[in-house]
Amino acid sequence: MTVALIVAAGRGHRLGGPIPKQYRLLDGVPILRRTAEALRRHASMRAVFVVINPADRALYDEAMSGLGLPEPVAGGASRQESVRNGLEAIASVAPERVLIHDGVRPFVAPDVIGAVIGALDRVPGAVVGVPVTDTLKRCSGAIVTGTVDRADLWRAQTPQGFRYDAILGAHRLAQTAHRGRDFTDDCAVAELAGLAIEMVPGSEENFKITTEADLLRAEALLRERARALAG
Ligand SMILES: Nc1ccn([C@@H]2O[C@H](COP(=O)(O)OP(=O)(O)OP(=O)(O)O)[C@@H](O)[C@H]2O)c(=O)n1
Ligand SMILES: C[C@](O)(CO)[C@H](O)COP(=O)(O)O
Repeated sequence: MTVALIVAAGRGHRLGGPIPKQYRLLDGVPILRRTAEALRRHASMRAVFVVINPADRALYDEAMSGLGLPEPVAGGASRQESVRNGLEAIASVAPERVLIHDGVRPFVAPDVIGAVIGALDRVPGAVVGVPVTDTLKRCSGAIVTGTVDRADLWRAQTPQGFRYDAILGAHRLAQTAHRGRDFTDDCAVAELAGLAIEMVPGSEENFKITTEADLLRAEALLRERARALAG
């Protein structure tokens, strides 16, 4: 059994605005609803669980009305803590596989979801990413101090999929043996636990809505898709 765990307990500081970004509307539909629907419509997805900030419960109920999702899980002060809370909360479901996904990546494609699930037949972890195509510079303030070799470098996205028991154990290890360290994605937690992880090619369209520019980009992408459908 494969389930999705969507993390949506953040505050969206880099975007700002009147409400946390996951509840902002994209062409009239909340971003988080779009994300949940993208995962839920995949034939291999048995259930979708969402991790939220309890202070957002009214926003969540309005945004997700009619989807019939399970009770949301209370997130934590970091993405890592929110994921761990979500993993612990679904232990009774005992899924074989879990795809952990950012609530603000609404354009995840079904073929990418399928590729992550398929990879889990081979390895305990799979991360979606895109190769780095720009030259990377390291800076000290505004001064360039070096160039980072971009060979074999990828920009990680989500979903990041795992065999459930393996990633639950990895998060528990990070919480005990590596307490205080903040890992910005679950792949890093899995690496620390020594899990073999496969990189699955993603897409530039599977971007994370982080800033105002991303929100404008998302609106433009929807308009472009609507025009393509209209022919
Ligand atoms: N304590 C947190 C922090 C983040 N997230 C989720 O992790 C995903 C990726 O995080 P990010 O894009 O950084 O979202 P925010 O933390 O809300 O953004 P910011 O850093 O700008 O405040 C988002 O869906 C966010 O809601 C979470 O569930 N719990
Ligand atoms: C998980 C992630 O989206 C992979 O690129 C990224 O690490 C999230 O970082 P954020 O700072 O929590 O947005």
